[in-house]
Amino acid sequence: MAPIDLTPLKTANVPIFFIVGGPGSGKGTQCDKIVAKYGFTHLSSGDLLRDEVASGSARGKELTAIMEAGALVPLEVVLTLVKEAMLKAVAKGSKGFLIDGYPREVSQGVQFENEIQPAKLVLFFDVAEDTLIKRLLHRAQTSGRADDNIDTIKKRLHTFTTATKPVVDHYEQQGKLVKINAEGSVDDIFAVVTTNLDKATSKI
Ligand SMILES: Nc1ncnc2c1ncn2[C@H]1C[C@H](O)[C@@H](COP(=O)(O)OP(=O)(O)O)O1
Ligand SMILES: [Mg+2]
Repeated sequence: MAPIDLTPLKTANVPIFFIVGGPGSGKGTQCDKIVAKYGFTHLSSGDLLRDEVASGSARGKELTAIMEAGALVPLEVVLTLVKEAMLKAVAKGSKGFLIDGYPREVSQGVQFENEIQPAKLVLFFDVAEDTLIKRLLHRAQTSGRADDNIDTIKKRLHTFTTATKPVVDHYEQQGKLVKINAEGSVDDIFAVVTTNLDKATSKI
C-alpha cells in the first residue's frame, strides 16, 4: 500500500485532542457538544471501523470478527482510517480534531504523534465500571450496536482496563492528561471540559 501524503494535515497544524475513557464513559456525548461549541472535527475510531465494516470492503470483513470478540484491531488499520478521515476534514477547513477512542494502547499514541503531530491534551473521562455497565445496557436498547450486550461489554471493559490504563499513565507523566470525573450530569461534565479546552486553545 502506498504511504499516505500527510503534508496538508501537517501544514494545517490544527490542535489535536485525544478523548479517552471506558466504553460508555460519555466520549461521544461530550464530543457532540464540543463540536457544536468549538467547530472541531470529531473522529471516533470505533465509528470509522464500523463504517468500514458496513462498506463491505475486504478490509471491513477482516475487522468484523475482531470487533465481535471485543478485541483491539491492528494498529496500522486504525491509524490508516484515522489519517484518511483527517485529510478529508482538513481539506474542508477543519479547526481541530477530537480523536475519540484512540489511542487504545500506548504504542498507538506514540505512533500517531510521531507520524502526524503531538496531541495538545488528552481528555480522560473517568467513570466507575458499574456506571459504565449501566449506561451501556441502557444504550443497547436503542444503539443497535452488536457489541452492546453484557458478554461483549465485560470483554470491552477488561480490554480497556488492561490496554488503555497505561495510556492514561503515559500522558499523565507527560503532563498532558486532563482527568475528568465523568459520573455527573452531561452539562456538569461539559463545564469542566470547556474550562480545559478554553485554556488550551487561548492564544495568550
Ligand atoms: N453524563 C452522563 N450521565 C448519564 N448517561 C450518560 C452520560 N454521558 C453519556 N451517557 C449515556 C449516553 C449513552 O446512552 C451512554 C454511553 O455514552 P456514549 O457517549 O455513547 O459513550 P462512549 O462514546 O464513551 O462509549 O451513556
Ligand atoms: Mg462512542
